[in-house]
Amino acid sequence: MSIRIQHLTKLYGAQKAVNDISFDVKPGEIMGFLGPNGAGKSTTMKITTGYLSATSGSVEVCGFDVAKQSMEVRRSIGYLPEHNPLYTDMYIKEFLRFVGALYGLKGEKLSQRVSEMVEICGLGLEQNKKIGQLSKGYRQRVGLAQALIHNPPVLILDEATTGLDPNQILEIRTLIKSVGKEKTVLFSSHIMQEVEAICDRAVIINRGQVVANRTLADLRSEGKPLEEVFRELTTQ
Ligand SMILES: Nc1ncnc2c1ncn2[C@@H]1O[C@H](COP(=O)(O)OP(=O)(O)OP(=O)(O)O)[C@@H](O)[C@H]1O
Repeated sequence: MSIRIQHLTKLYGAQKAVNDISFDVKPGEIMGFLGPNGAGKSTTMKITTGYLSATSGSVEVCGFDVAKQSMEVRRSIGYLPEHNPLYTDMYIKEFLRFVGALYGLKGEKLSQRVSEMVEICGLGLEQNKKIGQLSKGYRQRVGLAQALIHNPPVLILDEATTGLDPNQILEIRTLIKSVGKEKTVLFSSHIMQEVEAICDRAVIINRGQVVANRTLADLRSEGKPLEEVFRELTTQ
């Protein structure tokens, strides 16, 4: 399995943000991760990337235990957090070189990888700008480029298209779909059409618990729109 989450629980003080969640993401799968505000998606993703520790339960990424093999897990994962933190004073390539170097890339290999990321993420036209001068859509592209720079097999994307205009949403979706052909992707979103357009399967969580884990075809099997299925599962 690319991602295996078993009986994961996270408490913030007395609040149970994640409550005994279990699911797998298979190699090559693009998995939608859905749930209302506050359902526990970001918390689950942060634990999967090693940014937060679990209260109990376990997470494995490419067979590595997040709690015990965090370096291996970090090498296996590219992560675009919900609030994409970027160094706004850096030029795009300068930033990508910086992130690549953190992953141990250097010399010709680093330069080559940075050029590839500029190409793959469609940053060519803007490449001479500082990150602070970029539109939100282009900042997301930089976020994706930094997540991909070390060529990880697994991508974790937390609301990657939030706040973008419809054109930018479509462009970022196309980009995710194209890089997702070679990677395992866990992709959180509030936009049902987006999940339908990109994902093979979806896990839906509500108040920290899994309420569905099915293929998109299965979720729509009764002929209802996905929004309706989502509402039924998350308003109980
Ligand atoms: N650092 C924290 N300290 C205390 N409570 C937190 C913290 N981070 C998240 N929470 C709480 O945990 C619950 C789950 O939050 P989380 O951000 O994981 O949800 P989410 O599904 O990603 O929501 P959204 O869709 O709004 O981003 C929420 O009630 C939130 O307020």
